[in-house]
Amino acid sequence: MLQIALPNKGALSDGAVTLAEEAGYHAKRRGRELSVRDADNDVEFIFLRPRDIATYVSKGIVELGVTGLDLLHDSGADVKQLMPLKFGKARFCYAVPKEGGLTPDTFTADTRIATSYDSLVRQDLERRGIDAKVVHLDGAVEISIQLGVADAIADVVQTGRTIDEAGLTTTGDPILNTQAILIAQNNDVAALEPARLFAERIKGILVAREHIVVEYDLPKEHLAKAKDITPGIESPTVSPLSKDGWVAVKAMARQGDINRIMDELTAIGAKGIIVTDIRTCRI
Ligand SMILES: Nc1ncnc2c1ncn2[C@@H]1O[C@H](COP(=O)(O)OP(=O)(O)OP(=O)(O)O)[C@@H](O)[C@H]1O
Ligand SMILES: O=P(O)(O)OC[C@H]1O[C@H](OP(=O)(O)OP(=O)(O)O)[C@H](O)[C@@H]1O
Ligand SMILES: [Mg+2]
Repeated sequence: MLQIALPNKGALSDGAVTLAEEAGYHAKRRGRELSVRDADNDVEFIFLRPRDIATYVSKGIVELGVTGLDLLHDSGADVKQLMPLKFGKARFCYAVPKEGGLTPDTFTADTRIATSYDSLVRQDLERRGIDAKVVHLDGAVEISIQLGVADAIADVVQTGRTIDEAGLTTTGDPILNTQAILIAQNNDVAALEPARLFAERIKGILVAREHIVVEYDLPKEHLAKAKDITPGIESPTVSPLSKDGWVAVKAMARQGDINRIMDELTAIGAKGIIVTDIRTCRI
């Protein structure tokens, strides 16, 4: 039975379960179960600390896993990154007191940087050629400066509310733009039929989330312009209408483009424009 590790708690937990459920798997826990079996799909979901998932996958103890890109880099585990999952997006940044003007360029060997991601930060400092001190903390990193144990922090910033409340601001470029990611031990494992199928179904959900279907009626003479506005994936479906000189057009488009597309279609005389969500798809 294919074993897939999902985060048991934290920022990535709900998103991972929702994605698996939308892809047709039974992954929802009723309580605090350590694993959930989906006998219909011959898959078992194992709920692990997100920080440990890359290690389990790299050792082949579980075939696939969902973790954060930042946690993966921090773990140093050697795994195959199958696909970014487009949730759990955040920046991993240095932050410093708002007053003080400290930047990564002014970090010195005496600068103390508090973080839960020691290895990720050490790698970044090495890249920058800075020999600063890394202070390991398990969490609540933002308060460490006020408490006198650090001069700067490196942590996950999403809305920025936590650092703002702590009187901090980000400094320098983000160390990493992170998001949830699907990983496998290596290509051989990723190619196993149940693993390949899981990845393909997840991909279908991710593509569906980012696309819509747009349908409209159009005077035939404007079809060339319409194809430029809604090129679809291969090309749009064009069907005859019973009204002479008119066609019906149907195409997939990116979710974020839809208002611009409707404006442009209206401008070339399209009528009855309908936009629908896609539940899942293969393209
Ligand atoms: N707003 C957020 N806060 C924290 N982590 C986030 C956020 N958004 C996304 N993430 C991602 O979630 C993962 C961290 O998950 P989680 O918070 O469960 O771990 P943790 O902080 O190490 O554990 P704990 O909950 O015990 O503090 C990282 O990949 C991180 O980038
Ligand atoms: O930019 P924001 O939207 O405010 O989110 C980022 C904050 O959320 C996380 O903390 P978490 O709740 O996981 O607590 P922790 O520090 O104990 O990990 C993270 O470590 C930051 O502190
Ligand atoms: Mg946390």
